[in-house]
Amino acid sequence: MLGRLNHVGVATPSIAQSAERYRLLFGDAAVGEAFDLPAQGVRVCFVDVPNTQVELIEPLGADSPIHGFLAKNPAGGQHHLCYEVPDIHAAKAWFEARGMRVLGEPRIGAHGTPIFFVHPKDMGGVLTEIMESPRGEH
Ligand SMILES: CC[C@@H](C(=O)O)C(=O)SCCNC(=O)CCNC(=O)[C@H](O)C(C)(C)COP(=O)(O)OP(=O)(O)OC[C@H]1O[C@@H](n2cnc3c(N)ncnc32)[C@H](O)[C@@H]1OP(=O)(O)O
Ligand SMILES: [Co+2]
Repeated sequence: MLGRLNHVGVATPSIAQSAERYRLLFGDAAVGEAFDLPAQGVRVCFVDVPNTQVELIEPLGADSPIHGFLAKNPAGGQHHLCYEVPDIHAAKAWFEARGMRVLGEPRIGAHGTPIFFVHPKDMGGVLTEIMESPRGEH
């Protein structure tokens, strides 16, 4: 059912500082432009690597879903893994049928396709994002 690893989410208190770190550490890092996603409560910046992406996320205000994570981890850190699936509604039904807590209804994510999250306590401590493939495949 699971397809490719689409991205690794990394929470940070400052995308500007994290982006600069990636540029300094990896001289040829393809660091994109940051943009706001108010519907998700985060500011986002993608770093492209050959087989996946690092998704830097910074909270947009105290209501952000990553506010609590950064309160516990003020310097930031690895926040979630995102896998692609061919059909978001079939994937949601799959997890729910197995007793996993799906966090809300599918909504449009940073790649323009529907996403949902599965609670980390049901996934061995890993917050898991499920994303409908932008290529209509997995
Ligand atoms: C850029 C847009 C989009 C994309 O297209 O890619 C994104 O990626 S948006 C990313 C941000 N959005 C989300 O994370 C939405 C889903 N998240 C949530 O609903 C909540 O963050 C949460 C997972 C339910 C956690 O809620 P919160 O209130 O912050 O924390 P708690 O303290 O209640 O946490 C309970 C429990 O879970 C542990 N936890 C929390 N976050 C994580 C995490 N990222 N990874 C692993 N574990 C996590 C937390 O430590 C608590 O455990 P205990 O202390 O043992 O109770
Ligand atoms: Co993500």
